This record gives sequence, structure tokens and C-alpha cells, in this order.
Amino acid sequence: MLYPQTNDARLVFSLDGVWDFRTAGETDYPSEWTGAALPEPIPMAVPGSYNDQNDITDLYGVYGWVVYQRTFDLPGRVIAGQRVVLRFDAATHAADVYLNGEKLGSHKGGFLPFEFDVTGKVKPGENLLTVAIDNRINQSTLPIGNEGNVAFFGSDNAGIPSVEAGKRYAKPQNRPNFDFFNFAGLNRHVELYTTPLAYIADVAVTTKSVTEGLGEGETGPATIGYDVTLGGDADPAAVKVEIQDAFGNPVAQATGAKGEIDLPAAHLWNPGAAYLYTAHVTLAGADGSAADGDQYDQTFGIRTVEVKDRKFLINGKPFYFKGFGKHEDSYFHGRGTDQLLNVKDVSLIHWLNANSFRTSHYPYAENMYDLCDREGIVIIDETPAVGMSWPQYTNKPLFEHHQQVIRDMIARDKNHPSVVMWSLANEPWYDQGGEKSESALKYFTPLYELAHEVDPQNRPVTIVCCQNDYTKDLVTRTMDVVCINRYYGWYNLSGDLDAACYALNVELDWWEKIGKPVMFTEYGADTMEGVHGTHGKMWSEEYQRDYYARINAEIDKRPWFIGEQLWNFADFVTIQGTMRVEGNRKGILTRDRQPKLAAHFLRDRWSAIPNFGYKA
Ligand SMILES: CCCCCC[C@@H]1NC[C@@H](O)[C@H](O)[C@H]1C(=O)O
Repeated sequence: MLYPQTNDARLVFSLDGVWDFRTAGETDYPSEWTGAALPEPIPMAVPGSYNDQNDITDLYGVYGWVVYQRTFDLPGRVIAGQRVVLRFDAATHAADVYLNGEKLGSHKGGFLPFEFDVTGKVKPGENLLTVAIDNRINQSTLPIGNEGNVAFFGSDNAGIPSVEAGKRYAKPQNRPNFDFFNFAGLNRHVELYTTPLAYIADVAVTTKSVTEGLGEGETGPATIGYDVTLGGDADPAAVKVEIQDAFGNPVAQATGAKGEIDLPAAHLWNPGAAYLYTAHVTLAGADGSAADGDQYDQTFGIRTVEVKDRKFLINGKPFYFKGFGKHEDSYFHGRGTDQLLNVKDVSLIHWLNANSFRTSHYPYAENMYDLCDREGIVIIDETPAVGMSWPQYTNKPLFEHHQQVIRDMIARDKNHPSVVMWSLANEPWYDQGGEKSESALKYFTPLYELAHEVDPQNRPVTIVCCQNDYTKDLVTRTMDVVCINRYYGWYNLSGDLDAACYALNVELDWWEKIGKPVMFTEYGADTMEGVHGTHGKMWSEEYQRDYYARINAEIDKRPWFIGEQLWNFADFVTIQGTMRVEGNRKGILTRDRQPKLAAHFLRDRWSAIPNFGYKA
């Protein structure tokens, strides 16, 4: 799915700004709101979660529907004879969309784009756009919401008559089976864009071959593939592709909607040394000229990714992941797109001498991937499948939704050189053994195969595994890379780093026999900034530093251990609970991005670890 672009053939109108907003009901919203001005609305900024934008109404407690609304004007002369599309970069978690009172459609899933062709529906002059959004999560949504019991790490004294009476009395509410606040709303950009009636619908660029081992500034022969999908009454023979280097200079040309292009002196995209090309795609108009033709500029990077001999190879060189799990999470914006924060976070990733992160636990906004493409930062791209357990593995509608999410995520992110691996899910619970473990394998194996099938670059596929009984977990070992979240010394063997290192090695001895590359995708300790001790105890900054020093010393002894992504880049907000102090405090940075002691330790460690060949 192409990101909207203004160029000689297309125009993008942003619908960001301050919209009108009302909360509505748990299960529905007034139909009269869909085609007429909202009564007594409050202001709501888009993009941004609604939760933290108003203190008169408790928007953190919303359970069900809210309604956004705005008007917009369009110049008739600009849209005349054009295709007009309304696009949502995301709406969390489910949306019903109305234009001038007519329902355009609905979308389920809160972290990927969707769009409606509104050609002939949008009118010159004023239009009324109404978007109803449902924030409810349950056993059939991704992420998973609990039904009838407590949230993730929620505390309970089940069985006590008064407590059970209180649970029955409690008003209906979201109970996330995941550890991040359920920020919701129009979290990302909303835009209208035009294309000609015959248009370029999609562009896929792949790397067929490279001269391996090229460093920054070096060039060598490479071959790329391209595949242009058209829409409307378009002629594939009318497609031309010009490859432009990082300075916009044409370096190769091709005609036709699909083909391969040889580049005799190609620059490779490398972690820490990005090089971006542009595929300038044009579709000639009906008269053969560009006059009413279409065009699209698709950036891409030339690089290969392969798992081989228990190594993760980028351009044929063994890469070592240094980084974190992150969140889209910030003061006031909630999960809302904040490009300034993206730029700030990328600068901090460089400051930390890190090279990668996982989009835990959902696909992030496209802007962040674009930034990582140009900054040479590596991404593990993850679906919103978090909080799953065996009841879900036989839930067919959920499986079908999960398939769609994988297709949509890969369709959106396929051209990003920064994306090197897909994560199907975070911490599905599947180590109960017997048929429960078997049901998980039956659920995830087709999804693993689907990801490989729909990715034109056929990247590695993984699943991020929770602290579990690895001997009964039948799924993790089948992935291309074994990604483990482990908390020895925190959630178990708490405070005892000697026992934690011993236990970690017992498990690593087991993985030694599996023959797959293994990496941490989570490990960490909650830390309150300002808490100190000569012999750092849990929650102190010294403990977090000591925790990483000790655990890292153990993984350094394993040549097939290919990376350390810690949990978390920064503190982030969760649902309230006895184990959270204004959220999860495992950040090596505070929520306002100030370094804790461990950040300085890791910065020094990572300055001495190269992107390639660390354990070659
Ligand atoms: C029983 C051990 C469970 C460990 C689970 C650890 C969790 N992984 C997923 C993340 O979203 C959580 O924030 C993390 C944690 O709680 O800090």
C-alpha cells in the first residue's frame, strides 16, 4: 500500500488538526451523529490518542465508542477528473467511517492503514467527515483483552465472596492482557489524496543480488527486481521506471510493469551506513504523454537479509542486534504519532550506540520506518498479536484476522530496507504441553508460511517467546531466529544475579542443541530513577546496570547468540496495578527520555560492539 505523496500527478490534503469529539455508548453511537454536526462537542487533536487530551471527562476510562467529526473543503477544479481517496494511517481499534452521512465502511485493527475510494462521493465545497471508533479489546481482537478476569499482572483475591461481588459490580471495562495502556483514537495521520483515474496502485522493490561485504562508500554490481501494480484502465506497457541515486541522478532505466535492473556500481544499504535509492515510476497517460499520467517515487535500499549457519547475515555479513523493544508512547500524545519524538528517539538510539529495535507490540507509524531507512537503523516489525493463549489457537475468526494483519503489515512495510525480520506475535502462551502446545503449533505454522509467502523480499520470520518452559514450547524452535524474552533475576530468582546467570546458562545449554540463532528481544529490570544503593537492590539504578553487566557477560560466551534487545528503551504507561508505578519502569531511559545509570553502561558496551562480525 503506497504512502500518500504529492507530486506532478498527485495531491495530498492533510485532515490533521483539531476535530470535534464526543464519547458515545459501550456498544454503539447515535446514528444522528453520523450526518450532522455533533451536539456540544469537545476539541480533539488528530493525530493523537484521545485519552490524555481532556481533564473534564475521564477519557482514560472510556470503554466503547467515541465519535470524531470535522468538515473540510475541496477545490472542485483540483479533484475534477481525478480519483480521490480517503486514508487513515490507523484508527485504534475499530472504526466506522461516514462521509456526508453515507457510511463508507468499517475497519478492524488499530495499527495499520486503510482507505476508501471517495471519487464522486466527496464534493466541491464543504464535506462532513464522521469517524466512530471503538476501543474495546477482547478474546477475538489483536491485541487480546481479557473477559471476566483481571488485566495483565492484575492482582486478585479470587473466590472471596466480597471480592467476587465487587468484580460483578464493577462497570464494564477493558482488561488488557498486555502491558501497555490501551491508548485509542485517531492516533495517526488522516489524509485525502488524488491520483489520475488510471494509476499506480503499488510498487515492490526487491534485491536480487549484491556484491557482498561492500562497506560505506564502496560500490559493486547489484541486481534489483521491481513489480508495479496498476489500478483503473492502465496499460502495463505504459510504465517506465527510472532508478535515481541518493542525489537524484538517474543511474538506470526500465520499461514495463515488472522486471529486473542491473546496477554496475551499486551502493548498499547497511546498518549505520544507509544509502537510499528512488524508483521514479511513471505511467503515461492515455495519449502516451505524461499529461494525465501518474507517477510515484518509491525509496528503497539495496541489501540482502539471510539466516545461515546460525548467523543473521545482512549483505552477507553477520549482524549483531544491539537495541531494545520500544513503544509508541509519550506524554499527552499517548500512542499518537509524534514525529519530533521519533527524531529524538532516533538521536538517542545513535547516542546509545544501538543499531536496532523491535516495533513492540504493534506496527509503528510509517514515518518511523522512513526515518530508520535514512538513519541506518534495523527494525524487527511486529504484529499487534500480544496476550494470546491457547483459547485463541482454535479461534478461527481470530486466525483469519491475524492472517489479514500479516498481509497488511507486509504490504505496507515491504520496501523498507530497515525492516529485516517479521515477528508474528509477542509472548503467546504455549508451553502447557500436550494438545495445548500442539494447538499453538497448528495455529502459528501457517502464519509463518504466510509471512514468507507474501513478502516479496522473503525476509526471516520469528515469534517472540515469553519466559516459558522451553522444553514444551513447540513453536519458537521452528522459527528462523529464536527470539526470547527472559527475566532471570527479575520475575524469577528476583534480586539474585548469581542464580539468574546460572539458570540462564541451563537454558542456553538447551538452545545450544537446537541449532538456531538465538537473541534476546526482552530482558530487563524495573528501575526508579534516583533510587541508589552501594549494593544495588532491585528497583535501584545500580541493580539495572549490574543486571545487564552480568547477563551480557553470559550471552557473550555463546557464538550463536546474535543479539541483545533489552526491555525497554524508555519507561511507558500501562493500566494501573500493584506492579506498575505510573507504568512500566524497565526503561533505560525515563519516559521523558533522560538516561538512567544503565544507559551509560550500555552506551559504553555498545560502542565496543561492531554492527558486523562481533562473534564471527
Ligand atoms: C512470568 C514472566 C512474564 C514476563 C513478561 C515480561 C513482559 N513482556 C511483554 C512486555 O510488553 C511487558 O512490558 C514485559 C514486562 O512485564 O515488563
